[in-house]
Amino acid sequence: MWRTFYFGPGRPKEKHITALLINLPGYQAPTFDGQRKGKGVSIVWFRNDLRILDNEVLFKAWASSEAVLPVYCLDPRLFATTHYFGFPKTGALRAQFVVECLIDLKRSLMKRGLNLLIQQGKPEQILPILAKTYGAHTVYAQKETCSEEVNVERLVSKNLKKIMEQSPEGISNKCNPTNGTKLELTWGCSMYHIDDLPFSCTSLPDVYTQFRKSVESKSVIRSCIKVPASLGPAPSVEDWGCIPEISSLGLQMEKARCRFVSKGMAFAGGESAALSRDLLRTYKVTRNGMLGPDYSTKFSPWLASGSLSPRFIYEEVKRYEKQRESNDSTYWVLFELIWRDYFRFLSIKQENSLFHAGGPRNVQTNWSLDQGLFDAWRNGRTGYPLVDANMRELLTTGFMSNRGRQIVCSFLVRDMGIDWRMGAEWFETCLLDYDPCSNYGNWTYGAGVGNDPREDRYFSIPKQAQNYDPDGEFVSYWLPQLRALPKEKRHFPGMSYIKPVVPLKFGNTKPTNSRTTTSGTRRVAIEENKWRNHKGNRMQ
Ligand SMILES: Cc1cc2nc3c(=O)[nH]c(=O)nc-3n(C[C@H](O)[C@H](O)[C@H](O)COP(=O)(O)OP(=O)(O)OC[C@H]3O[C@@H](n4cnc5c(N)ncnc54)[C@H](O)[C@@H]3O)c2cc1C
Repeated sequence: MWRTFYFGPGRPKEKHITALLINLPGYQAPTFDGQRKGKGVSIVWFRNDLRILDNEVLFKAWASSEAVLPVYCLDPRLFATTHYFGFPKTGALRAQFVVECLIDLKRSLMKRGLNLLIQQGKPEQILPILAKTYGAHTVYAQKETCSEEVNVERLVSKNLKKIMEQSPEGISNKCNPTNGTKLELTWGCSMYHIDDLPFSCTSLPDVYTQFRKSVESKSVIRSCIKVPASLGPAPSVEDWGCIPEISSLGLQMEKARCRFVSKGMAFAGGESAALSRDLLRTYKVTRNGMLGPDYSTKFSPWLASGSLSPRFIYEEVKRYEKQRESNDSTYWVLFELIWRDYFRFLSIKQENSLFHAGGPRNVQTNWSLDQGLFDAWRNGRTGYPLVDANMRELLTTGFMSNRGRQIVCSFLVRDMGIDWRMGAEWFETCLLDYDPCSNYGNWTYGAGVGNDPREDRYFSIPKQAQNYDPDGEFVSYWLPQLRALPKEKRHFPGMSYIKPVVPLKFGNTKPTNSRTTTSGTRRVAIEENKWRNHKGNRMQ
């Protein structure tokens, strides 16, 4: 059943479609009759939903009040250090991306008669004061699922109550005499709504395919909310605050500027930039690529910051299929978004075990914490061009392909034997698209401590090189010193490159059958065998 829900004047077929919507278990169709009925002031606390277009939090705040105060808190905890290994929690590239999201959001809000109040500090300290000052009846925000974020929600809620108790004449006189200001959290980060799942999160299937088949057959994706064109008036605010330069957050501006590279993808933060990609047609064919802007959608940084919503992508995919064609690629985008949903819902089931060394299955492993090896990995100096090129791309752009992520994760964990949490925390620092659920979920899978015990995730470097970069184009793009070498030598350059820091575990490597390979992959196989023998002798 295909559902559409229109807001705004005209609202074609609304009655008919609403009738379909209200039959769905658990789904409350949003109501909008063109008039705003709410009273007083409400606050929108923007978190990872930095967009306007289909922002349900913003819509609810608007509908429930006469004036909306949009707020973003630059929480110092986001610029502190990671939990176990003390890396910067937000690297310069992601900080710059978020700053751009905020600039775009502020501009768009102003176009709709509002503005964005920027505050430096912890939400649990800022929001209660704002609620009191402006007499807000409700603070609206998007619900998060991991402990750090959920803890902030708890503190905000607690302090909103506390400030009311301390000054009963404050907020209560103005708009909400009985309860003070409440925090209302709205689910909004996934494609499938949590209330529409055919199971509770605590009994989520342990195998992705079971989850996918179940939601595809039993759940329906809700249509997007349409936020009205005019959202004003804004409450009168003396100082809306400034969006800072990242240098004032203790981060290096020069680093952030380096991310614009010709063959990598130039990521600009914000909803406006997010809405300009159309890659559905060839997606499935190209998704496993590693070089250039178009081999996959590159939606992830915008999805992680909430500049783009998965439900919006879903509607666009369906629109594209209706207007042009439906093919494997269009389905595959949705298939990947279901992975994203899966990791989001798993984070609820797995709670903090997601971040523990043993992972959700509590697997006991003697991980190494060798700093020298780890530094070689993170700086792209392992001696394996495929690993090094991917890690250099991450350092330069804040992005790495899915294939690259799997390869470097497997190398760190299986070939180097290093604690997977070091890798995950380094990704947390560097990735533009960092999201705790997808990042730690994928790392636990890669490290073999995730929920699916059937997964064996050893990625053999020679095999991956053969299959995904047979002519060494990717490695020589990021490691220019390899360009002078013949194509077949670029993955196994021998003495003309850095000495490998560890031997590979060759267990899973079978040179590809020559009848099924291209000449490029055959060349890599031969070169790899030569290199293997040579390296084997050298390392004994
Ligand atoms: C070790 C490791 C760490 C990762 N960390 C993150 C992370 O912090 N944030 C993040 O968004 N993705 C993460 N991923 C998943 C995946 O690599 C990226 O989402 C993807 O490469 C982003 O590129 P894209 O937008 O072009 O993806 P596409 O291939 O075009 O896919 C479309 C969208 O589907 C979602 N998606 C695709 N694959 C996955 C996946 N395996 N898990 C979850 N969602 C997926 C993403 O939102 C992506 O934007 C990680 C993967 C690995 C192996």
